[in-house]
Amino acid sequence: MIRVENVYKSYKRGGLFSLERKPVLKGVSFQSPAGECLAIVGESGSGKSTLGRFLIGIEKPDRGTVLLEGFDVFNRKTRKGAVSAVFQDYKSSINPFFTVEKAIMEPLGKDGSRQRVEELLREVGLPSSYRQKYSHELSGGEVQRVCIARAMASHPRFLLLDEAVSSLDVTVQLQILNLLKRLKERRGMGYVFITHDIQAAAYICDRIIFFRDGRIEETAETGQLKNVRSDYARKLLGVLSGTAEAAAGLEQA
Ligand SMILES: Nc1ncnc2c1ncn2[C@@H]1O[C@H](COP(=O)(O)OP(=O)(O)OP(=O)(O)O)[C@@H](O)[C@H]1O
Repeated sequence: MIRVENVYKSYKRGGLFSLERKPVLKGVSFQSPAGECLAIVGESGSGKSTLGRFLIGIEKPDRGTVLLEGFDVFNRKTRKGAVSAVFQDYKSSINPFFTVEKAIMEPLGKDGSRQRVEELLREVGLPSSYRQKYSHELSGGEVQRVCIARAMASHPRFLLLDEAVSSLDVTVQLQILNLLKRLKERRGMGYVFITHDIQAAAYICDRIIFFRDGRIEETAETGQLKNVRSDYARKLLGVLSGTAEAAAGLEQA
């Protein structure tokens, strides 16, 4: 269970001597039970990635807390091995001088073994011969699979996916979304899936948070998307799916 309680954040705006601050998160609270796939969808600049960094404890909010199983995720002991993340910029998230094997073993430390790497590669649909390859020898979709394998290596209880499929082409996106769906079913692991792509969110997630200007505008179960009330959620659904009928059809995806 991940619980976000009344989180606020502002960043300094303007030059070196400016005292002006821009509020980015304005009192965000929600919880996600273990094993849930929760999407955070919203316009660019609405604060999704900032919230994501708090969820994995790499940055601290000005106010409020993020708790994983009741413990503060900003505490290194809480998050060690328990939280993992995959980001959009997959090309730079693997050290170019590392083989696939070394990249996957990195978070495992002494517990890493060739057998474990092979198991993880199999789970993400890559042949074991890929162990010896370097990231520049792989396609974008393959590198993202390696990133997912690495993120899962420590058996995390919680995985953050921040625009993790956005820069892949549509067919590869679908393959990765199907992989995430399978892994969720097999491992019962929870995700937070940050995206501006409502179709992708509806395809793999149980619930969607519509995020706007540092606040939660509305939350909806994926099966209830046609009943969203706010204009903002309707706009996001409408803009991306074209017609109201298509928006309603998303729930069957
Ligand atoms: N470390 C930082 N220092 C200063 N400003 C920041 C910092 N991180 C984020 N911001 C600002 O906070 C706002 C929200 O950014 P954030 O990346 O969280 O939004 P987002 O919803 O993820 O956007 P996108 O979909 O474009 O990635 C932006 O105006 C951004 O410039």
